[in-house]
Amino acid sequence: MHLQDILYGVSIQNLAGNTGREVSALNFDSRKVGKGDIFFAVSGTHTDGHLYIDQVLAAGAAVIVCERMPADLQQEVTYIQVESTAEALGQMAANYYGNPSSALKLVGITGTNGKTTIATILFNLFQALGYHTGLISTVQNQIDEQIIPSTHTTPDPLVLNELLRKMVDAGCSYCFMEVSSHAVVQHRIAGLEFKGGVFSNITHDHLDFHHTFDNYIKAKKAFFDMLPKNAFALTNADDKNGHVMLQNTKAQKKTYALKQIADFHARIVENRFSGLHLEVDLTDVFFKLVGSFNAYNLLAVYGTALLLGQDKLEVLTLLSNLNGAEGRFEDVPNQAHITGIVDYAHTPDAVQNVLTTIHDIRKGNEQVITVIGCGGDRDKGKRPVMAQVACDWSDKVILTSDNPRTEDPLAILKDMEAGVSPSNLRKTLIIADRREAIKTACHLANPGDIILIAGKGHEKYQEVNGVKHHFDDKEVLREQLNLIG
Ligand SMILES: CC(=O)N[C@H]1[C@@H](OP(=O)(O)OP(=O)(O)OC[C@H]2O[C@@H](n3ccc(=O)[nH]c3=O)[C@H](O)[C@@H]2O)O[C@H](CO)[C@@H](O)[C@@H]1O[C@H](C)C(=O)N[C@@H](C)C(=O)N[C@H](CCC(=O)O)C(=O)O
Ligand SMILES: Nc1ncnc2c1ncn2[C@@H]1O[C@H](COP(=O)(O)OP(=O)(O)OP(=O)(O)O)[C@@H](O)[C@H]1O
Ligand SMILES: N[C@H](CCC[C@H](N)C(=O)O)C(=O)O
Ligand SMILES: [Mg+2]
Repeated sequence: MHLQDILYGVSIQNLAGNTGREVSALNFDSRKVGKGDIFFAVSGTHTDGHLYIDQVLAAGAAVIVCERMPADLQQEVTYIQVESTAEALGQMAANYYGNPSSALKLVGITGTNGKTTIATILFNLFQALGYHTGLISTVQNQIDEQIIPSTHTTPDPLVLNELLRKMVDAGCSYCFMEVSSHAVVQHRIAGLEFKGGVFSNITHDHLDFHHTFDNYIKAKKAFFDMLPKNAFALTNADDKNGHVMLQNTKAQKKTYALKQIADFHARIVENRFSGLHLEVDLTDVFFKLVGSFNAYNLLAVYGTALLLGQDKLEVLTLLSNLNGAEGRFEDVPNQAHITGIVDYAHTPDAVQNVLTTIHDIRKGNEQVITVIGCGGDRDKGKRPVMAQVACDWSDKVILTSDNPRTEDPLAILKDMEAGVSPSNLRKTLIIADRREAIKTACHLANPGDIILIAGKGHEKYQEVNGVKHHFDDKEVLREQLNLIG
């Protein structure tokens, strides 16, 4: 492909060399660069791509996109200086793949919790409405029935645009994708054309990366700031920061809410283990999803579908039959007459929502036993709070490991334990081995009790020191419950 064509729309600060040349591929990892490639020198959290320029030139790179020009320039190489390499990478990746986002109705969903749930239900809904549809999410990426494993919530610009290209080629007219705050800050979505943006909520998470809650809010808001005039920006008006998201957007502003007047409104009539009974814009509907937090997710889906021109009654009829995403408030059937729930709650707010939901809908005074851990190499500030919330809303709590990554599991557990008040220590056990923790929870439970396994949801692995070992909460819980049943 011609370099000129890939450069379309990129603001260049300084240029050396020929821009009329052919290039083979785009690359931001020196270890993968081949002959004739463009190399993007991206400054990251661990290292800086600029340090590898000599290495990629030796490997045959033809074009260097950088933020600082190297001291000695090679004659046969083209150097392009830009203000942000990461942003240029997004724009050039979109050009390279023929701007697939503009051939789709692409809707991005952002927020601390609920992105996967909203994106997955939208995907299932639009498939049920008869459209070829794409999904980009934490659990998996999908092009109609084809499942493509996902490594990130929002992939890097090359993977992302390649996926969108495949969706267009497969005849998709819609794509629903999660937009993480990391992706906004790292410009993974630069160069994409969105038809809509949806905000779920913002609570404590990722402060290891954003440092302050204010920065975290700004990262989410930056997504709405980039939406064009012909797009819609749909926000949760009940969230304290819901309106902030729309402050500077050029897009058409829309709201959804349970507690106040909004463009899309619902009222919870009943919240049961079997599902939610809602009154949505004055129409009564039963849904399979459980918990008031899911009323927000359903309302976000409903609003999005209507803003995309779908018929209200058809949408509500189809929605009432759909399930949520894998590993989100998922019931694990068993022979022990114990209610086993696996949920991806990995923030204080999510843990509180799931446990208060269980609390509200349990029949009598069954015990609630929670097994919970926190991920390593991630926000340490949320650890004591997650433990505290788990204790406040459970009869027994077992603190255990999540994905320790490169951290010592016992050090993570110490951070969690610091949040347990002296009066709650009596009901708390610490068992670092997750399988043993789940087994113990099953032994502590009596028929009728409720066990919640929080934090890993759909994940099929436990990551320890860079190695992913097979681990599936649902599988272990089912196996242990059936052993005692
Ligand atoms: C913290 C973070 O977001 N890191 C992402 C980032 O990597 P990084 O900044 O650490 O990169 P780095 O190692 O410092 O390297 C800088 C640059 O030098 C290059 N390099 C590096 C070494 C070398 O020998 N040669 C070379 O060229 C790298 O390719 C990179 O371009 O850019 C990489 C390429 O896009 C991502 O894979 C990587 O995701 C890591 C694996 C990750 O775990 N990210 C998580 C935190 C994440 O992104 N999560 C979000 C949100 C989840 C949620 O919603 O809760 C997600 O969207 O998944
Ligand atoms: N609207 C919501 N408000 C608050 N909590 C929610 C909401 N929806 C889901 N949750 C809780 O958050 C957990 C994660 O939900 P989900 O996977 O949909 O969020 P996400 O934003 O995609 O998360 P991630 O950032 O990891 O991709 C759920 O398992 C549930 O406990
Ligand atoms: N997308 C989330 C996943 C957290 C899942 C939890 N199991 C953990 O490992 O901390 C994150 O990157 O923070
Ligand atoms: Mg997600």
